Amino acid sequence: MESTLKKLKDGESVVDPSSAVGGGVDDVYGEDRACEDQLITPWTVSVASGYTLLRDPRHNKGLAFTERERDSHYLRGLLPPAVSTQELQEKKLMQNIRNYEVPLHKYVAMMELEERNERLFYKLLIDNVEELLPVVYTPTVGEACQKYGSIFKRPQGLYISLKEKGKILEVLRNWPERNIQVIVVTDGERILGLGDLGCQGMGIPVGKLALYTALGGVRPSACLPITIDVGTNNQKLLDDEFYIGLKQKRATGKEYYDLLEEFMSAVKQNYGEKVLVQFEDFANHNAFELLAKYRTSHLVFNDDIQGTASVVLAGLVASLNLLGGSLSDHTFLFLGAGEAGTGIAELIALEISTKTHIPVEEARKKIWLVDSKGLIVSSRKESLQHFKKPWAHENEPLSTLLDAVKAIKPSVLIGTSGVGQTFTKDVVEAMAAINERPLIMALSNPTSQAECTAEQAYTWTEGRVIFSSGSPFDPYEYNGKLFIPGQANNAYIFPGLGFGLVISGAIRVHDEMLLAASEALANQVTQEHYDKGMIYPPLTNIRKISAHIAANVAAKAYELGLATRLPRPADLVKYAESCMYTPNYRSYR
Ligand SMILES: O=C([O-])CC(=O)C(=O)O
Ligand SMILES: [Mg+2]
Repeated sequence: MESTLKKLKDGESVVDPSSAVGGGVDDVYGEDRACEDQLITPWTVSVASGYTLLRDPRHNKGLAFTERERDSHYLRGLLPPAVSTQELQEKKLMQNIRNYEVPLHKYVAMMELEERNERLFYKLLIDNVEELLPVVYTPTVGEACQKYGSIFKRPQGLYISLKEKGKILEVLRNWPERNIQVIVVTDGERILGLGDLGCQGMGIPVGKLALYTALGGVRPSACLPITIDVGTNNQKLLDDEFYIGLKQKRATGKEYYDLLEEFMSAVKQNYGEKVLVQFEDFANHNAFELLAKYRTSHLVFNDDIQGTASVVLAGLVASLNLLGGSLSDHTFLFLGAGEAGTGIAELIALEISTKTHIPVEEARKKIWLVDSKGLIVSSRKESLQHFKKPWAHENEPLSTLLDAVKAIKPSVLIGTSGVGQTFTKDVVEAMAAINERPLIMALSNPTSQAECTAEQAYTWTEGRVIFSSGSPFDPYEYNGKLFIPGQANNAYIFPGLGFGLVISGAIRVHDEMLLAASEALANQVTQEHYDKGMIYPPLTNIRKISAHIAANVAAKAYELGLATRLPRPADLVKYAESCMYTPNYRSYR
């Protein structure tokens, strides 16, 4: 239990042992046990009725309020006479959404629904996941972030800018929900493969958390999207009169790290040890450092490094059912040596090392990376950023991806560079010449940044490729056969991973939990899927998949002694399922 914190004159907080009156994680707002000089937020709870009830997205049911509810909650006359079911509302809304031709219009319609009727929003998303994921998530969310300034109506989530320096704890206390379980935070510097979108990156934490609820079952009220605004280096945004963020170049160095330190401390102080912080779409130069800095003291993971690694590893493990052999029989080549590239590479090496008992340094030798300067080789070691150094193996320098494919002869080619159309016809044909069944993953998002399209991959390999991409592609028919591309997107992993951490009360994320998540996902691919050439299960069953991932992650947390929810439930899959949020309307007294 933490002792009560006392404010000093200079605004700094220190633990004051003399006022140790309890409080701690269960009384983070300190209303009950605060010492007198501690600041509190005077939240009140009241029963919504009438007009206020209709305007409250968490409780509004629109036409689905029953006659009895309309009487007892002062709704008579405020609604037209028809009484609808949630199913009928869902049918109507899906019709409306399908009528929009422009994806961004569908996105806006979905966001408006979330603001109006939260349960209906989640019901729609859960029941139509394959159709609506590309709307609220990749690729449309990318366009939404680019145009956030003009589609912005009401703020979602919390904005913490340099202006809030020294006051972050107070800002967190302005958020109306107290029991937060998951925070997704970005600083907007590397939004998908679209680059620096500054404060407009908020679409990403909002979208990721919608998936935490719809795909993972975390209650919406326990989710908090946060954007940290330290400026932007995107000149177009700085010149845009409608830009919603700070109009200044990005703060860096000490100023940046001090703000993040204040943020991370305030989060732990306000929500306790068990709040999960997911770092999302930070630029490479900060992502690795923030993860290294906070992984030993906070419950954090970086989705782009670790979530992406876990989903790709699952696909690779599943693909062995189609290709035969083991992971260590393969040679891997990456285009892109940033967060995703090196994160995936490291997890593959860890898995090979775990399975074969060879040292991880040895396992790394099966894995090669190409960055913007060519193949990463030992002669370049001096000038490489630290996260690339482990991948500098002995070979002559090669400047193009095509030369690297011809020299390294990989069986698996993975694109994580954020640059579209870089798996050219020559590259893909070279993969097809080396391998009977080449495995190609074009992971960069959104669709415009994909290294190649599904159609290109299937036609250039004459249908022999096992193909996955980060953003969705439709099934493609080639020579009379239907090919179903997999979506190797971290969306398969983070909702279940996060849920597993939450339900076990985990206090740290360990790499073995990522392996556990991968394993659970790979186990969900059935023979029926393999027969169709798939290495990921369909997203339609994602809640069941998430429950299995959560259970495996939680089991690992208990095994490692990192779980605090005791005693350990006997059947973790059943337990995970029983904890999941469901969006069906509740009846009101
Ligand atoms: O958001 C997505 O679709 C996957 C992801 O983390 C990224 O591309 O940064
Ligand atoms: Mg990301």
